[in-house]
Amino acid sequence: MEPRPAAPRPRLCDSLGADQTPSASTLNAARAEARPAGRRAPAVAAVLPAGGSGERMGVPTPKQFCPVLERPLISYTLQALERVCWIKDIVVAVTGENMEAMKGIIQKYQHQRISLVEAGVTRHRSIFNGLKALAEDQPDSKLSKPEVVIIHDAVRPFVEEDVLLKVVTAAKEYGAAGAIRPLVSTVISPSADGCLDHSLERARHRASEMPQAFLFDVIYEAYQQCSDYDLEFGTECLQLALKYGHIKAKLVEGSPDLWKVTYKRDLYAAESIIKERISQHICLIMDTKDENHVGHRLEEVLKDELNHVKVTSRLPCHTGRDLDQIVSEQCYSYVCVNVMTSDFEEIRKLVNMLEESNLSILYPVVVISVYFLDYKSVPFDQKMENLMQIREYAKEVKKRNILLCGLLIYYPQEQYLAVQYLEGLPHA
Ligand SMILES: Nc1ccn([C@@H]2O[C@H](COP(=O)(O)OP(=O)(O)OP(=O)(O)O)[C@@H](O)[C@H]2O)c(=O)n1
Ligand SMILES: O=C(CO)[C@H](O)[C@H](O)COP(=O)(O)O
Repeated sequence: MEPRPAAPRPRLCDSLGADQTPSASTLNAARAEARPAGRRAPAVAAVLPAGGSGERMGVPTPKQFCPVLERPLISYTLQALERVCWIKDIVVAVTGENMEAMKGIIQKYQHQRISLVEAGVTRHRSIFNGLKALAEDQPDSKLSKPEVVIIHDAVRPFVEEDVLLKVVTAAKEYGAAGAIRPLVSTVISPSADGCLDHSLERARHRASEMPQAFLFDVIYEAYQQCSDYDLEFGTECLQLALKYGHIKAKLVEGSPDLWKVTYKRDLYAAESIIKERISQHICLIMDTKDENHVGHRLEEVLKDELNHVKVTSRLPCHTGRDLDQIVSEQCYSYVCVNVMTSDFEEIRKLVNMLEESNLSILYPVVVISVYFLDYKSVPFDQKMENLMQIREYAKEVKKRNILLCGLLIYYPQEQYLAVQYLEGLPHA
């Protein structure tokens, strides 16, 4: 499958008046910039309703807790939000009976900046509870009232920073903003006798998705004023801002991945999107700079064969300075080419580094250690010893979700040189 093209980054040319480009894509960066007094990035928090029962999914576990690649769905959504460092607090509304399970998830996956509140019997009531926790009038609260609040369903795990920034920036300017998508099917209105009353012109309507963002006071006041009917049957926060705050929300085009996990098949779709995402980057760690070495052929082959995958080359841990960056970019596949040495100290260092980064808490990390050994220079016994050591070590690190595999290429260097030589000849 083709990699998804990154959407152009939005510019923060907003009511602040400043023309800042948050290309580092964080409002924090924007905050740090010197700007005239009064121009500042808004304090942002998020409310995640996660108190539904997922009836349409048709399984006993509420869909937000259903495992996707062995990890609860909600944990992916939390990760997507907490990666955005300018979101200060994330308030999650969960039912009393799932409160302990939720705390367990936060602890296990080391989620940060999360506060839990009790969910309500409808989505609107859950959101309202989340907003109340953020309002200033809460005694003993560690939370502070944000200027802008993002509302995002816990069951929409693929929300990107770009769209969050777009809705927040637009909310700052317009008071409310929400992501939309083109309609897939035409919306019709049936009459009481089950016949068609009228249909809507598809091209003139849009599907309302999440995330949405609001000036906190606008949406909080709307929730305070709205009727029990709204709280019971309403499904649209933007509508509350319109009805009670007279705010016409700005509509922002969202990506196709913003859809809401609703049916069982959506769990399978979510799983394949996650698999696709985590397998799109391979980091190759090469311990030789000799471009003629057979190890470098491996790099060429990987780049040719896996042309949809980003292949990055790095130096080993002891010399490389930028491996940290690769780890922080969330790369889950490593191929280490060992030419200079037959021991696996470098692998230990890499594995330690991966463990410290906590990457493997979220997804399995794959490390393939390839040893190119010239059969003349390394005795057979030593070769076997190496393999056994890797096997033992692989068993140990598997418990920490790191899948280590050793590949030994025992080759006669002269023959390889001969092959290279032949290949160098025209028409060989
Ligand atoms: N009382 C409720 C109902 C829903 N939600 C949350 O609102 C989001 C979107 O709602 P929806 O997809 O309708 O979830 P469910 O109500 O769980 O699903 P269903 O309608 O199939 O029962 C979900 O994250 C859901 O957990 C909530 O916080 N509190
Ligand atoms: O669609 C939406 C946008 O307005 C909301 O995300 C919400 O999911 C609607 O909830 P429900 O499925 O319970 O109607």
